[in-house]
Amino acid sequence: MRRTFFHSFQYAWQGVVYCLKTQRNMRIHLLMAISACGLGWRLGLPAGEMAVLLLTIGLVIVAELLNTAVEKLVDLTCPHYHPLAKAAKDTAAGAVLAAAIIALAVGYYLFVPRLF
Ligand SMILES: Nc1ncnc2c1ncn2[C@@H]1O[C@H](COP(=O)(O)OP(=O)(O)OP(=O)(O)O)[C@@H](O)[C@H]1O
Repeated sequence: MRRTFFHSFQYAWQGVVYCLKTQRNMRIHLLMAISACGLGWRLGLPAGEMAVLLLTIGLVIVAELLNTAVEKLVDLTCPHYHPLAKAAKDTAAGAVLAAAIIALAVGYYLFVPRLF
């Protein structure tokens, strides 16, 4: 099937919407991302620090999207218990956890000195 750039974009967007609709954590990440951007804007963070904030938000959101993809693939290919299925899901979830911890650290360094 020949696909245009627009179709590829449309499918990718459907993936993001699917993740937002089905994953509570993704909605929480998005809410926190919007709040952090709003706070950064309100505090007048310089462009470089805003860029770091946006990169960190992107890291968490990309990790959550990939985690969801791994979860769905595992559910599709291995509906029964298997230690490798567990390892795949747990490792993908670990990627989200690692990204979230980094985001907390970045948030601490960017916001705490300005707020207190
Ligand atoms: N097929 C499987 N084989 C072995 N362990 C599994 C399997 N599916 C899930 N698990 C284990 O159960 C945990 C929870 O999985 P579950 O499918 O309930 O949620 P999830 O797909 O990881 O996340 P969510 O609830 O956000 O969809 C996984 O992290 C993994 O440790």
